[in-house]
Amino acid sequence: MVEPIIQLDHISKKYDQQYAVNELTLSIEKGEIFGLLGPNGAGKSTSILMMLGLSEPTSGRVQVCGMDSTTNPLAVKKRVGYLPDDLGFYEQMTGYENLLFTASLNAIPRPIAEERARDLLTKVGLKESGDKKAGKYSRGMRQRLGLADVLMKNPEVIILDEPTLGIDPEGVRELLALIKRLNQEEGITVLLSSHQLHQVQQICDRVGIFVQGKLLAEGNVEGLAKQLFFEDSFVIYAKANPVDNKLNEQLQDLAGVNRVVETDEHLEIYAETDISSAVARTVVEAGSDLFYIRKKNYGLDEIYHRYFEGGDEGGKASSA
Ligand SMILES: Nc1ncnc2c1ncn2[C@@H]1O[C@H](COP(=O)(O)OP(=O)(O)OP(=O)(O)O)[C@@H](O)[C@H]1O
Repeated sequence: MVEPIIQLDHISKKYDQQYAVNELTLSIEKGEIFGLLGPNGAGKSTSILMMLGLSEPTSGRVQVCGMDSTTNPLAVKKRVGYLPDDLGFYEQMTGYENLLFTASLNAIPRPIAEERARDLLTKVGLKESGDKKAGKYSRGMRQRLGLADVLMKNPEVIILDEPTLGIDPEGVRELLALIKRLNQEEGITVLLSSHQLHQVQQICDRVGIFVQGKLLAEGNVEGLAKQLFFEDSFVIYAKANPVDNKLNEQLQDLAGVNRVVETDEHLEIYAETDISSAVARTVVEAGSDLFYIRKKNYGLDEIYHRYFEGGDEGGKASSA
């Protein structure tokens, strides 16, 4: 089995009488991109601070790169790059100079630092702007400089708190592609927190849904959809003509079908398994024309909606 690179074992953080994080257990494996997903105040930042050893858990154990973050924060800091949501730079210094400054704080010898800084500026798409003052960078450029900054010390893990906040759609696309590339080419493990569903879905291997200090579910998008929509895991849209009661009944009788709904547009077949080929066969054998057949894919939006915003049955979050 692959060793987890981040291991949270029943960690809690209590402020006054309130739990910001409540019994969080989570393993993230080397090379994964994991998305911590949840609304404001869910406890994402608090969890991140505990992983970094910047905040002490009230109870539980945090290990990163095999080291205890609470008792050994400096060793963890050497191996983990952290990009907070409001990273500050020296505005009067250029992007390149800012990177060199970070290198000096990390005791990286000057010639190595110079080469790495230029190389990273190219990697994050700031080659042309590296000698511009950081104060003149756009929000998107600052985030890319932030990424270069956390990469200066060659970390094994990077933790990004809301990395795409305040960036325009094109900037978001570029930043996410960059994160994915770093993950694939350099094997860096990435943990990112976000409440931007589409973005998380685009690049994360797995996501954890976090609300009121608790991790309610984790898995890949497909797995989460299965957990949540188990009785209607598969929805098949089929446009057929003609559709009569007999065809409706035949479809309803297929094994695994829960119900068939006829809309103005098409037939919607709700099922426990993927029965698209059986649906196609049934339509054709009934003598009807089949114009299209397609499967609905649940997205994080729908998953999120079920958890946080009521959804069916008042949502899982409120009943958890
Ligand atoms: N230093 C603190 N003292 C008291 N309460 C705190 C402190 N830090 C966080 N909290 C509380 O803990 C809860 C979780 O906050 P946290 O910042 O971890 O959430 P988050 O998921 O990162 O939210 P956001 O997306 O808004 O950053 C909130 O209710 C917050 O008010």
